Amino acid sequence: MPRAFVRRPSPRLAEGLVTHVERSDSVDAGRALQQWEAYCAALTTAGYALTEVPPSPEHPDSVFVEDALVVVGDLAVVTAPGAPERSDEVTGVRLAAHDLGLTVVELTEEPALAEQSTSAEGQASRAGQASTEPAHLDGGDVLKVGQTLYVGVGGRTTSAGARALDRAVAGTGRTVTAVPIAKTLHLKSQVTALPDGTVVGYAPLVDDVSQWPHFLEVPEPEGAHVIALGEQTVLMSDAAPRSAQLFRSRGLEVVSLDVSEFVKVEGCVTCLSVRLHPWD
Ligand SMILES: CN(C)C(=N)NCCC[C@H](N)C(=O)O
Repeated sequence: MPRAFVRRPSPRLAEGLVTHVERSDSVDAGRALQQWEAYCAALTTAGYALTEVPPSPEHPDSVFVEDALVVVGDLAVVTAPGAPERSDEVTGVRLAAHDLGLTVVELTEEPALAEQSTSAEGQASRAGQASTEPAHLDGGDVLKVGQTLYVGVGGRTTSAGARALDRAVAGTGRTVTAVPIAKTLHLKSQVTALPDGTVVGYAPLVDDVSQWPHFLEVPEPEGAHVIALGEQTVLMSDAAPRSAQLFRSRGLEVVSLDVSEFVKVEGCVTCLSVRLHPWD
């Protein structure tokens, strides 16, 4: 049975970080809670068992639990959030992953230069790396498509963070491909994937459309954010009806939800859960 981690929104959601959008003075925490409950109900209806991470009211952005954990099979990689205000969010998420019996691993910093290869080739490759760069990684920057983990680098996630994820998932059969991003907060703010692996995005907000082998342009910014709930179903915002119609025309069933309060602090449907699938 698929499972999802979720985390109840903080009453301080309105204080959440904003980077690429204007600060809104209309974030309604009560409405956010109702939207979150509807989101959880939609996951349950789709067959997901929910694991609720204990809330962290002192962290306005803690509802965006996706940023704290990347799960591959039964390996749970605790992230190193790029925003210092969010770094403590991982504590409760780490514990929840551990309590669920997942194999919990941390991101490690770059191996010291001295421990790396002393070959000329090794020295040449090291020259191009910022070895002192801290390893930061937000889960919102990790897009899984098949066996590839695309990692958006340039916003919250550093190149060292992408390499640290690569080391963490070594042995799982997954490979990490770093993609530069500048136009949005996270990679998954600009592109997500349909169940068949087609990458969807709103072209004006995608840094480089040509880098995606199978790309489908959607007509609305909110249409770029989907969660695959199974082979035939996606969950998305109800603010993108034309994109929903496009997905339906491809044979998909669409579950649409109001997530307006989360969008005001730069969130979307993907950020509100970490999904674990038996087939992953
Ligand atoms: C895919 N997305 C967008 C995410 N995974 N996270 C959104 C985090 C928003 C929060 N206010 C922040 O700035 O961190």
